Amino acid sequence: MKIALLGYGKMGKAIEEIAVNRGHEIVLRVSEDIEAYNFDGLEIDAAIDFSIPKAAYKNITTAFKHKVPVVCGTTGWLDDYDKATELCKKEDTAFIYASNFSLGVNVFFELNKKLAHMMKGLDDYAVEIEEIHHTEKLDAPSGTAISLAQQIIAENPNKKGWQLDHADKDEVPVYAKRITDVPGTHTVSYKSKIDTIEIMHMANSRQGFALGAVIAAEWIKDKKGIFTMRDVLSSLF
Ligand SMILES: NC(=O)C1=CN([C@@H]2O[C@H](COP(=O)(O)OP(=O)(O)OC[C@H]3O[C@@H](n4cnc5c(N)ncnc54)[C@H](O)[C@@H]3O)[C@@H](O)[C@H]2O)C=CC1
Ligand SMILES: O=C(O)C1=N[C@H](C(=O)O)C[C@H](O)C1
Repeated sequence: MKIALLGYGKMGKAIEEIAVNRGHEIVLRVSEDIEAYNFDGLEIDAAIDFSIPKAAYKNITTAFKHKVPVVCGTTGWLDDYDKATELCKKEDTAFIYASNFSLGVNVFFELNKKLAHMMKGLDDYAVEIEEIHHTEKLDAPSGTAISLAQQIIAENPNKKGWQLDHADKDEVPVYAKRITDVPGTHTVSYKSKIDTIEIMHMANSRQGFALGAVIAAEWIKDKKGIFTMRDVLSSLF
């Protein structure tokens, strides 16, 4: 496959290594200093965007206008998600956004939904989410923590939304910590006076995120439509 990397930082480089090891070719690398890139004259099977929140929408829509399917892992740009999916449909191409591409986190998401379903009537337990990431991260809370909160809210009619750092009784509090070099740790806790129930996912490196993104690109290559990582991993769930 011929892949364009939109964003060539920590994740772009991790993705390149895995993609090349799986026999793919990187035909374009876009970073901060190459804002005026275009796809003209390039044959591209899929674009993979791991850039920054303010660049993601432009990167994604540039690819769509060239009928190139996009895998997007950039977080913190989702106010423009609906506009992006509309353009994807109009251009008759394909899109996957995932707050987290790692297989482990996608298993963790399923556990989170199941646990939220079991806990929804147990009012003595207070739910909270904690995420820990490296100090260069631009957004807080993480996209993964937002996905976890949305999954809990979808299961529990007593929860109407989430808040960073504090929350009313009908909200899920999300705490974001920044510690040097942490690739990404997420914990969902249910605390009562009697005990605490906790599930946690800790990434040991960026390899899982990068491998998932390359697998998603291989999967989406000849498809049309809007997909999620659950579609890619449908044989598991
Ligand atoms: N969904 C997932 O599984 C994961 C998502 N992420 C997300 O991916 C994004 C990137 O993460 P990292 O690689 O760690 O960040 P990074 O800071 O190491 O890399 C960001 C890249 O974006 C480039 N960039 C900056 N302005 C740009 C512009 N205008 N156009 C194109 N590129 C531009 C930078 O030059 C750099 O190459 C973040 O939003 C992060 O939250 C990170 C890991 C996993
Ligand atoms: O910025 C990161 O590094 C990560 N971002 C994603 C997020 O915001 O959830 C995924 C992962 O935890 C690493």
